[in-house]
Amino acid sequence: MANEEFALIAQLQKDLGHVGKGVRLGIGDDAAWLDTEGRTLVSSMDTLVAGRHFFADVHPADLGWKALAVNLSDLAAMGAIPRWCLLSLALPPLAEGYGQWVQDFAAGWLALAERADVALVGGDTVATDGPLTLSITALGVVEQGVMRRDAASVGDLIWVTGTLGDAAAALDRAFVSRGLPGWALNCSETCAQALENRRLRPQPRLDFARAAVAAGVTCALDCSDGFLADLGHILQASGLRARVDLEHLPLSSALRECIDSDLQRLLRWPLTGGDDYELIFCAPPSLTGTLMALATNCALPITAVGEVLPADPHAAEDVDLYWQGQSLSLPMNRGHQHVF
Ligand SMILES: Nc1ncnc2c1ncn2[C@@H]1O[C@H](COP(=O)(O)OP(=O)(O)OP(=O)(O)O)[C@@H](O)[C@H]1O
Ligand SMILES: Cc1ncc(C[n+]2csc(CCOP(=O)(O)O)c2C)c(N)n1
Ligand SMILES: [Mg+2]
Repeated sequence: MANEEFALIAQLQKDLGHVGKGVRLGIGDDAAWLDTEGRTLVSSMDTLVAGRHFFADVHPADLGWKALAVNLSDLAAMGAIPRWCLLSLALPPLAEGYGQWVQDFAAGWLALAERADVALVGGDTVATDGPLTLSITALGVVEQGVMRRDAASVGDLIWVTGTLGDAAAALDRAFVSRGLPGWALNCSETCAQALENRRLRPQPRLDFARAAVAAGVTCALDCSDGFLADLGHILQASGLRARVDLEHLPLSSALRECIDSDLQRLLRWPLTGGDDYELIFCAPPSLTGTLMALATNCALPITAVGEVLPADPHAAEDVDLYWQGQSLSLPMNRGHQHVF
């Protein structure tokens, strides 16, 4: 049954528009009216397109979670506290209409929104002849400063939260299972499911980020395109280089089983695969004890994977990569990049 725009918006308001902090006017007027209570505002936007960021047959609950998670991850990377979101939906025709779809999408979204205390305060809903496309604006506040890409310093350690590469390995498995080109996984069904869960339900590292910025960390971003590509953004913005030890990249036990010490798989999944939504941050060694204690408090492992080096006009690459004591040349593909 086809839905009409205003019926769909009314359903979105009912299923998703719960009360939030500082919302003077939420869904229903020409714009939202929000109270930042004297704090400064941090804003970010990310778009997800069917066929590019997710498979068109994704369960809407998984899509609801992931669409919100990748946006909250950008706020986490700044050290901001999420408050509000705006959601733009461009929906292709669907024979059975979007009633059940919105209900399921809302369930996945709310599972994370309630945990993160973030309210949907507006958006836009349109029909499209193209693929299903979602665009989310995430708004948050900061108490003191933010973590920036251009704030790395020579001698900083390079840290990563959680583990890298699970989602990328799961994506390869999903491609192969759909008869598309990809690398097959060599692991048990239990491991494959653990990896798939990382692909579908990334966890924005909000609590650790907030603690880290309060502890004086000034340089971070979130890892969405791939560790090497995203570290490159920090190095370029900061005008510096780095040394990275491939064997220090943190791997889940499931991914370790799939990689089985194979260099090509290490390069493909944890180093360049992307879709991780972990934080990469740089901090002076003097903060190591504090950071380890914060990580323990958040029950989130953090791992030092390298060190920031001075700029070198003679160096061909921005990263010196080592594996088992050997210097490695960087892979051609450093991570995900849209091509137009
Ligand atoms: N169309 C655009 N108009 C204005 N600013 C843009 C546009 N596209 C990107 N930017 C800005 O460029 C910067 C880098 O964007 P980018 O999308 O690469 O980062 P990101 O959102 O952290 O990464 P990812 O999209 O992989 O999660 C951000 O400040 C972003 O706001
Ligand atoms: C169906 C399907 N194909 C490919 C990928 C991989 N992928 C797409 S975008 C992206 C980086 C972040 O995107 P952006 O820079 O747009 O935020 C990655 C790793 C996927 N998740 N699903
Ligand atoms: Mg972006």
